[in-house]
Amino acid sequence: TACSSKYVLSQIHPMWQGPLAVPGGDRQSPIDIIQRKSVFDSELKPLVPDYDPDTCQQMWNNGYSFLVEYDDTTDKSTLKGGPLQDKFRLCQFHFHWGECNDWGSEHTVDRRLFPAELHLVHWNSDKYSLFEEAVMEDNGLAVIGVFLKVGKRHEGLQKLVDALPAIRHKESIVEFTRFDAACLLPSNIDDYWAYHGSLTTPPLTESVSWIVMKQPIEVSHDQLAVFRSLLFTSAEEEVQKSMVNNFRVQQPLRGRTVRSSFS
Ligand SMILES: NS(=O)(=O)c1ccc(NC(=O)CN2C(=O)C=CC2=O)cc1
Ligand SMILES: [Zn+2]
Repeated sequence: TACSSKYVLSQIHPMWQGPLAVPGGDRQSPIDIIQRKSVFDSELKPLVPDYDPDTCQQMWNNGYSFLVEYDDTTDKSTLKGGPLQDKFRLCQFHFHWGECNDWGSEHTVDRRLFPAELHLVHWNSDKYSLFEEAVMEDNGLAVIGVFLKVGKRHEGLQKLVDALPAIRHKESIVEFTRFDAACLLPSNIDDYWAYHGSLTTPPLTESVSWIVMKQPIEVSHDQLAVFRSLLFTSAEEEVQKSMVNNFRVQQPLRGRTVRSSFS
């Protein structure tokens, strides 16, 4: 397969041929994080995620990825600290992955690709009252990115993996409750990179404070294989397409500085 011959990434067609760059966009995501060019910032505080598993509601296949959605009508599952000035509410998390373990992440570190990347999506509830409002503002969203690498089985992830067959097709949804999103964070959440960027799928709005964790989490080969059993297509479509390579091509840094919380 393409994977075994270390294919040049440009041969891989990301999930959608949407706008590769947003006209006039000078803070697009994802990017390559060049460690030696990141700037240590001693003002960056520890991150304070405070997630209530009871706010977990459902899991669904939106035709790009699968999302685990949280009740974000109150400040029950929040994120503060780190580079953030305000309190942010968790609304959903999802993943991006490849057709094999050689690639799949959206961000890279010194060009190193990971087989997958988790995004925990939050919106600024101090300043806005709905995600849809916050998504249009430059301090509206905060997304925590966590790299996945192949290793030992992730016990917390297994509950989510077991529910995936129920949402194989686009638009399918299943009840998914009492899941503690914090179990997907690495043991060390004090070491991260922070930069201003955008959503990596439409509407690509430049409203995201990105917080990319240095320490990856480990998941098993078999757990990742179940991600690849999902489909981009709905049950009615005659040609079924595997949900793989659902990552965006990397975007120019345009003079942005990536800060690091560690020296
Ligand atoms: N990949 S990413 O940059 O973390 C990324 C993160 C988020 C979204 N979009 C949304 O969250 C869309 N959305 C709404 O507008 C309301 C609920 C919802 O899921 C797109 C991309
Ligand atoms: Zn994402």
